[in-house]
Amino acid sequence: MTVIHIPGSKSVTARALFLAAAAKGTSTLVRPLRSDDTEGFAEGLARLGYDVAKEADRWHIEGRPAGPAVTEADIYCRDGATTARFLPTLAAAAASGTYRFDASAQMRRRPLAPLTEALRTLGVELRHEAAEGHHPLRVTASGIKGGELTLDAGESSQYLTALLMLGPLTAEGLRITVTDLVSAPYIEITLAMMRSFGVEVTRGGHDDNVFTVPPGGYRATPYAIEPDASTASYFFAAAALTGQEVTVVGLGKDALQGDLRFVDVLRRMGAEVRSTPDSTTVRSGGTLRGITVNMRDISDTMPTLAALAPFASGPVRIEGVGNTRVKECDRLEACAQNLRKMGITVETGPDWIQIHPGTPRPTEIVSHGDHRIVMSFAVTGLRVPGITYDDPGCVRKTFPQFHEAFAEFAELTNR
Ligand SMILES: O=C(O)C1=C[C@@H](OP(=O)(O)O)[C@@H](O)[C@H](O)C1
Ligand SMILES: C=C(OP(=O)(O)O)C(=O)O
Repeated sequence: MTVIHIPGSKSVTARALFLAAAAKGTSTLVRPLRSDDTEGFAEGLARLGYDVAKEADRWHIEGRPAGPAVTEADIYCRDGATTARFLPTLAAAAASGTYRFDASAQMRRRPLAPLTEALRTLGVELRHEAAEGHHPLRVTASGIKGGELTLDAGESSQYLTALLMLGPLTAEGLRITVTDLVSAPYIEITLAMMRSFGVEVTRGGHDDNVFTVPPGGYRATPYAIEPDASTASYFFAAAALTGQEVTVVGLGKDALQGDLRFVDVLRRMGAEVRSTPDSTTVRSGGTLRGITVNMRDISDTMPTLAALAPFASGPVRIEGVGNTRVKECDRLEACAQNLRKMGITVETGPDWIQIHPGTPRPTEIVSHGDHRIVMSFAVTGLRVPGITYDDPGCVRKTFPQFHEAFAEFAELTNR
């Protein structure tokens, strides 16, 4: 049995940074993720004049309920969509100021329009400097009164998370009616974390799709960041593929992240899964069944399953994952391209991929600068020696030490 310690959750760290920055008092984040996305978020906060003091496994953030300490700033959001969507929203709540946001070429391609349209509806002066609905943008803030919004979050739940977290920073609060929602479990993370920082959102409507966010701001709190469940998927998949037993500590029945449900997919394929409140164990004899599975709620783990799929005894069909086409790359096509390069038969549709059993041959993975493409095919690499990557370093987005950690893990499980 191998016990694995996974670095902190990107999603939880990003939210904790936002909430701590907006709260009254000083918050300490325990074991935040240290990666390009979260360092970029913290750097953006510092540029807005927030005080972020970093120790090895603790970040202390002095909250500023009145908003940024500066009235002008230029912020580079790197590749991180949480940074690129959450930080302009935080800045928009300032009493006054003009803030310019830009991002990498990859992030500039990713959409933002439903969020920026919602901010405009709330009275924020927001200009897209190049393409409408994309970075770079200029936000001129003058305080937000609040009120009613209708939001389509069918492309990204991050639009809704940003607006929910904005709610308590408005004068009168927000009432958001959501017409469509992808990646729904991320909203549960947002609501639970807002609660930890002192804000209770009420949810109603025929489909639980109306969110009422009270005004009044956040309260600082010490906050322990749980390990990243999307990152854990590579280790769980590795156990399922190689017939090992792997336990991830710090992620169990009490975890906030929906991506932990990836183990249910492995269970359906034949792996054995055990959970305690604080750990999850996957064990497998190494044989896996084909399945049809809808991954709309947990699509960051779609590439993990795609990389595992050729080894199943029947086809693996993954549905409900159209929004993976607007992530770091078009993940449906990137998975199909790399699997085909390995000699595997793959079909794709607008929001699905079907992968047939086969014997992958080694190839150079075309990563498209996407951390998850590299980390996923590292799982395939456990059974296919000779796989290489055109851009192995892109794992820095969420797990800079991935290659060392995965190699060490592979060595341990080989003993
Ligand atoms: O809110 C978050 O922290 C995230 C939400 C998801 O995005 P979408 O809602 O765009 O699918 C997920 O893919 C991303 O990695 C992190
Ligand atoms: C989609 C991802 O990231 P983000 O949207 O936060 O950039 C991811 O980490 O897989």
